[in-house]
Amino acid sequence: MLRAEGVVVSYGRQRVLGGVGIEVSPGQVTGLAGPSGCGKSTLARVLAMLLKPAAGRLTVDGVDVRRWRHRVPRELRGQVALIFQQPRLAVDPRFTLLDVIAEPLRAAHWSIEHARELAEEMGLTSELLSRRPHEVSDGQLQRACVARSLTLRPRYVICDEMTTMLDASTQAHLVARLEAYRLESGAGVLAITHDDELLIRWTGPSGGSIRHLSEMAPAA
Ligand SMILES: Nc1ncnc2c1ncn2[C@@H]1O[C@H](COP(=O)(O)OP(=O)(O)OP(=O)(O)O)[C@@H](O)[C@H]1O
Repeated sequence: MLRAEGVVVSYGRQRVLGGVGIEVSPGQVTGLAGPSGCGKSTLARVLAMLLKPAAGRLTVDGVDVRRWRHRVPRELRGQVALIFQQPRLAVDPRFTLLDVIAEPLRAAHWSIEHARELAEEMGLTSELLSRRPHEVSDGQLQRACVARSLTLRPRYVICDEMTTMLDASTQAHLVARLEAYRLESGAGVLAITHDDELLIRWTGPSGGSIRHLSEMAPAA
């Protein structure tokens, strides 16, 4: 279980999260909805251990992240993958698509062969893999980002508006790929989107629930 409790985050004087909690169960798709600006992406960054909350507790399969004050170990961070809304902001523009996908493998000293397999599953040809981000479409780049997020076989995958601004067929393909990964690995998925229909379709088959951030503890 990926569990956050009593999470408080402020940006300067603006309190964005005022003591909220959420649970993502292995093998299930949990949905997270809420109006623009209510703090969904902020909560996603806390869950992915990229942002330290002012207060609150985060546990990954029972391991309390507060054990590490300054730097969360790479192995633990690798348990939770975060796929961002805007792939162009999430990648190094100097990298080829193969480098983008292989980056976590190289950092972990794993063979990069797995990157090519994941790319193939995402429908990325070897010709596309040699291109840089400015030479591919948003959909092709997001496919590479989804492949990258799965390289280290995370226990949890957080999709933050992953398919916003992509066409319906790319959206369907990305969701189907993540569903295949969930079913094969037993990973838990947190789906964040404004698209209520997509949330219902995505969470339904796994029996997962949909949480509304605006209905959780109000920000002070
Ligand atoms: N790094 C930051 N510095 C200052 N304010 C920020 C920062 N990141 C987010 N905010 C503010 O915090 C609030 C919550 O932002 P967040 O992106 O978490 O909301 P959201 O629910 O994901 O929004 P959306 O649905 O539009 O993506 C917003 O008012 C935003 O302007």
